[in-house]
Amino acid sequence: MKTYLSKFLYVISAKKRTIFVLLCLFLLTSVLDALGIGLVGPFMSLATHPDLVFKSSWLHWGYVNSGLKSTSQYIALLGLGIIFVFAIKSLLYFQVQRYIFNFSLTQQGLLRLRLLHGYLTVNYTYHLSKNSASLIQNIIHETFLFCYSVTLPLLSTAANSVVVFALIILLLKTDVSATASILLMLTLAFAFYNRFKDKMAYWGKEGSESDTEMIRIINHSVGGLKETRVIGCESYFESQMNIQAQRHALTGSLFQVFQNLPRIAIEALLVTFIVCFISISLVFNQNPQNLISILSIFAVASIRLIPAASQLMSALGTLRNSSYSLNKLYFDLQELENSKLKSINYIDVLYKSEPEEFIRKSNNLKKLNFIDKISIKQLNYCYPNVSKQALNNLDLTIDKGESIALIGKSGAGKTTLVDVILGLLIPNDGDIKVDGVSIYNDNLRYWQNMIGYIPQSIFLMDDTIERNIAFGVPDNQIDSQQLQRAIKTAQLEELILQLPDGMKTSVGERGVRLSGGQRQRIGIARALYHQREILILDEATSALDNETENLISEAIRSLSRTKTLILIAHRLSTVEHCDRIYVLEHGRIVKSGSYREVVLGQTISS
Ligand SMILES: Nc1ncnc2c1ncn2[C@@H]1O[C@H](COP(=O)(O)OP(=O)(O)OP(=O)(O)O)[C@@H](O)[C@H]1O
Repeated sequence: MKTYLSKFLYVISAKKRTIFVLLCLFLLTSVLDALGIGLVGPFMSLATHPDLVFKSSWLHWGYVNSGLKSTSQYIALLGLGIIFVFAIKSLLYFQVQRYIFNFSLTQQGLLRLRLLHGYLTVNYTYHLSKNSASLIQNIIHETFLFCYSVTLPLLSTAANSVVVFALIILLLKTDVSATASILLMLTLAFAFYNRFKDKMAYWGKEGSESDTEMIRIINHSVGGLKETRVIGCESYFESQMNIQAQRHALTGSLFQVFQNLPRIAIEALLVTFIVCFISISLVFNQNPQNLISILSIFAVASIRLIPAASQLMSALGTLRNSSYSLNKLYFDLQELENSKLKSINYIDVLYKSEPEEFIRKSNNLKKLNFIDKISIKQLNYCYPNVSKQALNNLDLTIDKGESIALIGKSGAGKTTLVDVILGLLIPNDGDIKVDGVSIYNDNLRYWQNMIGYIPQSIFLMDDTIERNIAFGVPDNQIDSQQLQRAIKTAQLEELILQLPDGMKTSVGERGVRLSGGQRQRIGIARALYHQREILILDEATSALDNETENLISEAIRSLSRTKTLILIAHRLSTVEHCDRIYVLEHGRIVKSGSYREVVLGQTISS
C-alpha cells in the first residue's frame, strides 16, 4: 500500500496539501455521520423512558434551562436537534462529493495534458519503440481509470475507514461482546475477499491489455482499409477483435461480480448475527424492553456500517484491479519526465503559456545565427538495440544558400542523416554546428525553428487545406499573404479554385480526398508557408507528374541562394541543379562533388 500511495502521489498533479484538505473534509462528514447515528439510539431510549432526562446531569440542566413544561416537549426538541445535525451533515456531504468529483476530474484532465506534453516533447527515439495504440490507451483510458478507479476509491477508502472505525467505537460502547462478534464477521468477510486480491490485479491487467489490443486492431484494419479490402482479410481482423472483446468481457464481468461480493457477504452475516442475537436473548429470558435500545442502535448503525464496510472492501478491490493502470502511468511518466529522453527542456517554460502565446513565443525564439555554414562533424548514430551503425563518422559542410543532395542506395542512411539534422535523433557521437555553435542542449528548438521539412509521406490532418498548410497556427494568426504565396509556389492554385469551399475544403482523414501528388503539394506549401531558412526535402516530388514536378522543382530552384536546401532523391534528374552531391553508403559519405563529377557514369537504384 505504501508503494501504491507513493506512485499515486507521483502521478497526481495536485499538491499534497489539497489532498490533505480533501481528507479532512471527508473526515468531517464521517464524524458527523457517526454523531448523527450515535444520537438516534439514546433518543429512542429517551422516548421510551422519559425519566432518563432526570438521570443525566447535562440533560437535566438542558431541560431546566429550556423552560419547557413537559419532558415530551423537551425530547421532541432534542429530536429537532438531531434532524438539524443530519441536515447539516447531508448538505456538507453533498458539497464534499461535488468537490471530490470536480477535483478528480480536473486531475484527469491535467494528467491527460501532462502525458500528451510528455509524448510530444520526449526524445524521438522513445516513439521508435512504442505503439501509438498504447499511447492513446494511456491518455484516454488509463487516465479515466486513474480518476475513477484510483483517486476516488483511495479517498473513499480513507473516509470509509474512519466511518467504520467510528461506528465500531460507538458499538463497543453499547455492547462489547456483540461488537466483537460483528468485528469477527467483518474480518471473516474481509479475509475471504482478500483471497482474490491477486486475481483482481490480474483482471485489471487483462482488461487494460485487451483495450490496447483493440485500439491496435482498429488502427491496423481501418488504417489500412484499402489493403484490408483488396486482400479480403476483414474476417481476420474481426476474429482478432472478437478474441480481445471476449477477453475483456470475461475479466470485466468477473471483476464486477466480485465487486459486489463484500456487500452480499456482510449483509448475510449481519442479518444472521441480528437474528441470532435476538433469539439467544429471548431464550435466556432477557427483557425485550432492554433489547430495544441496543437493537435500534445496531439497526441504525447497520444501515451505515454495511455500506461503509462493503464500500471499503470494494474500494480496496478496485485499487487492486487498477494497480496495473497506475503502474503503467507511473512508469511512463517517470520515463518521460526523469530521463535523458526529455529532449526540449526550455519547453517547460513555454508549456505554461496559453496555446497561442506558446506558438508566438516558440516561433519568435532565435538564438542561433546562421550566416556562414553548417558543419557536421564525426557523426555516429546507431538505432537502439541494433548493432550496426546507421551513420558512421560522417563529415559534411553546408554553406549558407547552398543546395546539396544526398543520394545512395536504399538503406544507405539518408533518412537517418536527415532525422539527425532535424534534431529528431540525437547522435551517439559527433556534433552539428551552426557558425561554430552546437545545435544541441538549449539550442535545439532554435535550430528546429530554422528548418522546413517535406517528408516522403506527408501527414495531413482531417481538417481544411488552409489549416493543413498553416499547420499548428491558430486561425486568427494565419498570414493570408504568406499563405497565398505558398499556395502559388506549390502549384495548388488551380486545385483550390476547383474546390467548392476553396481553402476551407476538408481533406479527410490523412488526406483521403486528395491525390498523392496533391497531398505532396500541400506538404510543400506547408514548408514554404513557415518561411524557414533551411529546407529539407525527402523525395518531396516523387508523387508528382512530370509537368508539376518540373514546375515545383523550378520554384524550389528559385529559392536556392535565398534558402539552404538539403534534398534526398532517388531520381537523379531532381538533383541536377544542386551545388553539391553526396553519395552515402553504409552510413558514410563515399563520394562528393558536383552533379557532373559524381553522377556522370553512375546509376543509382532505390
Ligand atoms: N527505427 C529503426 N530501427 C532500427 N534500424 C533502423 C530504423 N530505421 C532505419 N533503420 C536502419 O538504418 C539503416 C539506414 O536506414 P535509412 O532509412 O536511413 O536509409 P535510407 O538511405 O533513407 O533508405 P531509403 O532510400 O530506402 O529510404 C538501414 O539499415 C535501416 O534498416
